[in-house]
Amino acid sequence: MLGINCKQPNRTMAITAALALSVLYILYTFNACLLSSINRTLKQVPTVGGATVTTMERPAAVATQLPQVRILGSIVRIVPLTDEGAGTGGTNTTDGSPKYRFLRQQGLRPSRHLPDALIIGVKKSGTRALLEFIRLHPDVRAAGCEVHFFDRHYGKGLAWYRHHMPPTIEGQLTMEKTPSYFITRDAPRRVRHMNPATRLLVVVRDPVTRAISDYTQARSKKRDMKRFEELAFTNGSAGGVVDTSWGPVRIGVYAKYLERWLEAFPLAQLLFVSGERLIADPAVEIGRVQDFLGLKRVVTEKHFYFNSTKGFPCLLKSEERSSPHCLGKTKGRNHPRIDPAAIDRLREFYRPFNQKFYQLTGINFGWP
Ligand SMILES: Nc1ncnc2c1ncn2[C@@H]1O[C@H](COP(=O)(O)OS(=O)(=O)O)[C@@H](OP(=O)(O)O)[C@H]1O
Repeated sequence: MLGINCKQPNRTMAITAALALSVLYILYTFNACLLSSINRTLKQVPTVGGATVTTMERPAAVATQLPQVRILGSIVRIVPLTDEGAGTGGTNTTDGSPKYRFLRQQGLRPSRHLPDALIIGVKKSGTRALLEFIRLHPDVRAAGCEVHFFDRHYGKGLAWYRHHMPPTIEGQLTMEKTPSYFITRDAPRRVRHMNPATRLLVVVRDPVTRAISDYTQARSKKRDMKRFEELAFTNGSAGGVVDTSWGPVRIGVYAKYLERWLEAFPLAQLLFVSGERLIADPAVEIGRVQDFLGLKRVVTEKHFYFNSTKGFPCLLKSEERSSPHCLGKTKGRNHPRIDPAAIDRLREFYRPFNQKFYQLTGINFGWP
């Protein structure tokens, strides 16, 4: 009995420690974006007078007010990671990625820069896949999360935007993707104002499939959502008029949005990536992207494999993980069944806009 009683607390402690470590590991691995935004929020701690101070400026009295959480019975104080370069374009000592560690070992001090290239859209066309694929390149560093600077946070200024970029060394490109830029009225002018030489990548996919994908995502967040057909047509069925006031339909009129971008940028500064080919043959599309960005063709077919369970190309390894992995569960969802008459009607609706888009881009995407 004594032996059992003595061992019991040890075992409980071991289980507790293992659980705590697992929780921390899961938080770190799967919520890098979440953690970095918590971290950024913590860097702006309000003072008593309502003004804000940065991490570097935070007085000790404020530091003791850091939020605390209880994890498995222990009080843990959430301490923001330090960032020497916050808002100044300086270096980031928190970036522990192998690329960055290697640079530090070489005595190099990377700094943050505004993006050289942007993936501006289109939503649900494969923008995440494109970003994850191109950032396999050692000369590309990208913001992991969508920053939404040119649509939601423009008022925060370019220094704020730069702070959200990863540190780079000379010769490395900085990239960001926020798919809503493509449809944001002021985005072309704003991007041009930041840098008229910014290179723009646009992933496009058959607008009907895109609309269904957009709807599938919205429905995953709102279970009682109406049927696709009810939302896509004014009278709720394929016999009616296409409802262009509904976002998932409106976004597919690519030509309308592209015309605005072409008022601000020459066509040669935009690269159009086929969302369909990005799935069918990612290496070919990534080859075009590397050429467009002036990069050596480093990312090739050797980086991909087709995962038949997921039905999509996946990565053999990446900057974060050395084992084969696919994009997350929110990419490559099963779409609901849509009335074929509704699909035909939408195809008919998009046809003239698609033709216009082919004319503007000089590319026939072959959408049905
Ligand atoms: N390799 C790979 N793995 C998984 N999914 C892939 C891949 N390549 C392209 N796609 C397609 O990307 C669609 C999601 O597009 P986005 O990443 O642009 O979506 S988002 O706008 O950022 O929400 C997503 O749409 P759904 O199939 O509707 O989920 C996929 O069809």
